[in-house]
Amino acid sequence: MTKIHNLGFPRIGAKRELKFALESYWNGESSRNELETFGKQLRRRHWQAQSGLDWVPVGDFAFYDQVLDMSFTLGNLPERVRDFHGDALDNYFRVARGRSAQSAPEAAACCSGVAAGEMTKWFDTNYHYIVPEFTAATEFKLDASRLLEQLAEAKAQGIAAKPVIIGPVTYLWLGKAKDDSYKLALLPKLLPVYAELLEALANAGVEWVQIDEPILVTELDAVWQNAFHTAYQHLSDCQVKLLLATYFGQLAENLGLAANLPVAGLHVDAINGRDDVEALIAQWPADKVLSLGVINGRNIWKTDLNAVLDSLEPIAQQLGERLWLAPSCSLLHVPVDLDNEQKLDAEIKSWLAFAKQKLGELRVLATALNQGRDAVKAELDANRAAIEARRNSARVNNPAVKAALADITPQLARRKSSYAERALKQAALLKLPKFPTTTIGSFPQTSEIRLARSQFKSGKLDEASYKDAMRGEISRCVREQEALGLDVFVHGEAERNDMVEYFGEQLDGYAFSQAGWVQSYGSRCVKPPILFGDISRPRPMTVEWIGYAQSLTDKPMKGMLTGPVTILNWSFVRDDQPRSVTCKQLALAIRAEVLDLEKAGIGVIQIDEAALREGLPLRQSQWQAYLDWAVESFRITTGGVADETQIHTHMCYSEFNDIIAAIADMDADAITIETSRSDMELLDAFEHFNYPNGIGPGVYDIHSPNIPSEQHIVALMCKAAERIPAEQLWVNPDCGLKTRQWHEVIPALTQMVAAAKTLRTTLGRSAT
Ligand SMILES: Nc1nc2c(c(=O)[nH]1)N[C@@H](CNc1ccc(C(=O)N[C@@H](CCC(=O)N[C@@H](CCC(=O)N[C@@H](CCC(=O)O)C(=O)O)C(=O)O)C(=O)O)cc1)CN2
Ligand code: MET
Ligand SMILES: [Zn+2]
Repeated sequence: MTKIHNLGFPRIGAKRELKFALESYWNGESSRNELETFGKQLRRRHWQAQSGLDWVPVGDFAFYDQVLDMSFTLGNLPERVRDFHGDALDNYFRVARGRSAQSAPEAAACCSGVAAGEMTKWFDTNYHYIVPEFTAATEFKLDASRLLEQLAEAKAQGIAAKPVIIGPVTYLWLGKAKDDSYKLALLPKLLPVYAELLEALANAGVEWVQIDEPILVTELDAVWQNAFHTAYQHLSDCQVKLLLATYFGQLAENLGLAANLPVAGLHVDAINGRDDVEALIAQWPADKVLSLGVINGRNIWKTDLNAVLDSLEPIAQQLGERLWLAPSCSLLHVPVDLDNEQKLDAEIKSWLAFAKQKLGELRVLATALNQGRDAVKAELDANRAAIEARRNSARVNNPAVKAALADITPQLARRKSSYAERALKQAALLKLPKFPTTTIGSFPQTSEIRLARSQFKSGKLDEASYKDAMRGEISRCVREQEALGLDVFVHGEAERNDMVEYFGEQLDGYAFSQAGWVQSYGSRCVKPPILFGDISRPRPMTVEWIGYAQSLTDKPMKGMLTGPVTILNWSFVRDDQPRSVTCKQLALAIRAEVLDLEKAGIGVIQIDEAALREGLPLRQSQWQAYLDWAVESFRITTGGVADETQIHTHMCYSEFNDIIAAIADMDADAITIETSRSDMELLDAFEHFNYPNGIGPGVYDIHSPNIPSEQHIVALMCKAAERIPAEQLWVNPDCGLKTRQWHEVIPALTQMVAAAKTLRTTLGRSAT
């Protein structure tokens, strides 16, 4: 009998219930008790949605982040929050979100101002986790209470619980040594706590524990490989069975290592690691479970069940009881329930599966394998029909787009002149001061803006009134920038729900959901649009808004677009052609928009590529191929403009050292980056590379409500000027301001503009 299980279920709730519960608790509108009770209800609901599986994950629920949960389980709290006197959950949120001294007057002095834990991307996904912090002196101490309570809840509900934890080697790999010590040296201290945790789970009656070690799909040097031997040898005599789970990629050279560790079972990603499966089966030990992740946990397409069964049937014959099936990874990365979509085009909807539907597919596969395909004939026939309909649909294929793609020449991706020549012409036209100031695009997305949009979408507000409201926001934004004295303006992005979804909604080849929410971090969610077909731009997407904004001011208004690589990486994309092809189709659409903006008199155009780095393959050996087509796609968007048109790009969350050549190759006239939290260290890469074009190193952290001081900004810019010639420097925040409030933005930008003026009188004269 083939068994089925799940690695993790989306916890935010089908209608973002957890988001609203959290925010109401944080705002003081509900009690801790209410929040805890709500968490219980949500877990119950999610376990019920997984009924019929042989094993259901427990411990995948987190109020903020599963990595932060693990840090608490291991007693690894940052030093700065250890003296907290209040409730553990409040301390957990303090690490997650930080707390400014001003915002916590009620707390004793020792419990007030605390910096938030650093957040970073979870592998190649759009999910962000809280980075564990280590020092050489870090000690671990088990707190299994969260897991044991959730296990007891599951048990009381008759759930076949399989606790999920992050494995010790991946846990160390995900963290950061704050004192630059060697974090792997902590392994001997960490392992006894893991052993104790497994013992506690065994005592609670647990049979299987899923222990996640996704770093096995990355390139590991000998010491990290060795850490796996040490760790799993140490844990090999525990009383529970360990299912070592890997996902997001191929084991490749780590296959032998993963297959031979002393654990009771191994889960592999049979979608992204498809090429491992044959080799694994060939050498599979007689006493081990092999779990194949055959349902894609990263996208929203229906699985071709008949094709999967063709390949699984012989494997099931061979492995018998030892074969388990699951989604490729946790379903955290897909929306909860397709049944909630009322407006999705029926044809496209018939091609899709969200989390609940994916588990339904798993049940069909198990029945087909265990009882024969006839037992689920109707389901398999319907699935075949849907797969074929999608494959043959005229809506997927657009010959004109294919022809335009075939016509791409290297010329298309090349500006007419070199940066040096362009810079002279742009300077003559724009007449900007030294250290020009600008912002990254968005201004506060107020609840009035969101409410207006929500009413427009539900038909309560007509289009004309909605547009009026947005124009009102844009003109407010222009007025504020005039008053602040910024140099290059933005329109503020009021009309955009999200920088990617907004473009998806306007491009042909895209569908979008009403409630397809996916957690990005904490209570923040995104609704990735669904790219199902060849991409084209039926009409200009931003020209009216940007043109309106420009009409209100004599200052240059920066046109604001999202780049093709970022649109690709933050959408659910088709799986029937290479990503590079889809990306170039997006590039042609954005190129047309760039040219329309230029024609409308917009002289500065920013094309955001915030997700360029995130799209890097997990294995470095595949980086160059990705960077080649990603950079070319960006250059296609800009290659058609006149020398006088100034192209900006923006990237946040990026480490640049190892991709600086590709960044330079993008050849934007100016790039704005996030640097304030790293104290300008991220500029090292640009300095060593002698990066020739304009750079705006972010001068303050927009994730924090704190207001930066003029002196602090001047000091940061002086640091920047030690690395980069002053005439190349711009002054701007780290990222867009959409998550901030106006009362935070105005004082912060006031300080920034004052700092730029000071810099002009001090550094400005000596610099040239
Ligand atoms: N796609 C994408 N990925 C990204 C980022 C990004 O900006 N976009 N940034 C980074 C992550 N940072 C993020 C920062 C903020 C939010 C964010 O604020 N998300 C919003 C949702 C944004 C959105 O789509 N809003 C819609 C829907 C608004 C809404 O909730 N409306 C209410 C009613 C209005 C109200 O009362 O507020 C409803 O429909 O019920 C809109 O503006 O139209 C949220 O979680 O709250 C998400 C990610 C990395 N990945
Ligand atoms: N232009 C966008 C903004 O300002 C860029 C955001 S990058 C995540 O919000
Ligand atoms: Zn950004």
